[in-house]
Amino acid sequence: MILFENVTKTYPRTTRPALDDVSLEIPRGEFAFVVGTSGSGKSTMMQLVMKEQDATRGRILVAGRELDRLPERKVPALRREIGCVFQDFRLLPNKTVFQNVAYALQVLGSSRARIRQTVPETLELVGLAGMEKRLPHQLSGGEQQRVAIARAFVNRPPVLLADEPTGNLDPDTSLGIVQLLDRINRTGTTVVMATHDTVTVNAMRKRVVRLDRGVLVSDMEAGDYTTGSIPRIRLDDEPAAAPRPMAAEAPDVADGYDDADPTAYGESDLDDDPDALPPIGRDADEPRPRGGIFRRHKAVQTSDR
Ligand SMILES: Nc1ncnc2c1ncn2[C@@H]1O[C@H](COP(=O)(O)OP(=O)(O)OP(=O)(O)O)[C@@H](O)[C@H]1O
Repeated sequence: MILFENVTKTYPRTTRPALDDVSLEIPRGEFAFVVGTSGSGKSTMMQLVMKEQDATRGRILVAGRELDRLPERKVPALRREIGCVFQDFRLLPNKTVFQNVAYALQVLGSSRARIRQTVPETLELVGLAGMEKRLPHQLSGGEQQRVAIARAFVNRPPVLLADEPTGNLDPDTSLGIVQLLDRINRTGTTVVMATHDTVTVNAMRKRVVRLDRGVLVSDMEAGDYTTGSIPRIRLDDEPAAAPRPMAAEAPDVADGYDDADPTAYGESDLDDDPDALPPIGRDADEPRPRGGIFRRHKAVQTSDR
């Protein structure tokens, strides 16, 4: 799903690479934390996956696309397959919860019926049923982040990137947000979360990739947020899991939101239509399919960084 091969990123007018010869595979359906101190390269890694930045050297594959060969006109299609969540929520302040989430489908050209079905379904998934008509300032930070997650997930992207999504939240709220990302992961979406949040990383026991000054210094399945020496692992050659269908193809559209009427897509004026998205898959309480993902890793050496 996401593959970095010897990726180096050096920003213009800097001497030290932000990412230095990083090789990493995040298989389809995995949940991975990317941890490291400020400036270690976490956001750079996310931006490379989104093709908001280009690698200086190395090869990056995302959802079957080789990014250094991806023409500019195909970047919007790549980004439709990647939901993004940020520390600062980035909600549209004058739009309701429903409208914020609906916009993500609107820019993809979804029908009103599809929006009417999928938005409430997604708001229910993130725990915001009944809050559709509120504005962002009428929500807590944790609720605002849930709206942002609903917006990122409403078109069921195969990949969800979360860059410090709990950075503005208290510990209990943070744990709820990460548990929500875990629930989304259990529907089959690959989740990558960059974070400083020791408590939530340690609570989740997921894969933990650690960067130190741009270098990938450790990679642990069911890991914790540690600053000491920890086992470093690499992937073996086991075949990848069966492919998961991509998000429905839609016409290329500009990134971000358009400036259409903010009152559009009130629930009353949406018609029934058979092209609704499929229902959300497995529930959080159901067991996670094994599929060999974690078996694809093995410890090979100990990092001394
Ligand atoms: N646009 C840019 N131009 C030049 N240098 C940059 C740019 N973006 C990031 N850097 C540098 O690259 C390095 C990695 O930054 P990055 O933002 O990826 O780290 P991070 O781990 O996400 O940090 P934080 O946790 O503080 O967000 C830092 O030294 C930073 O100063």
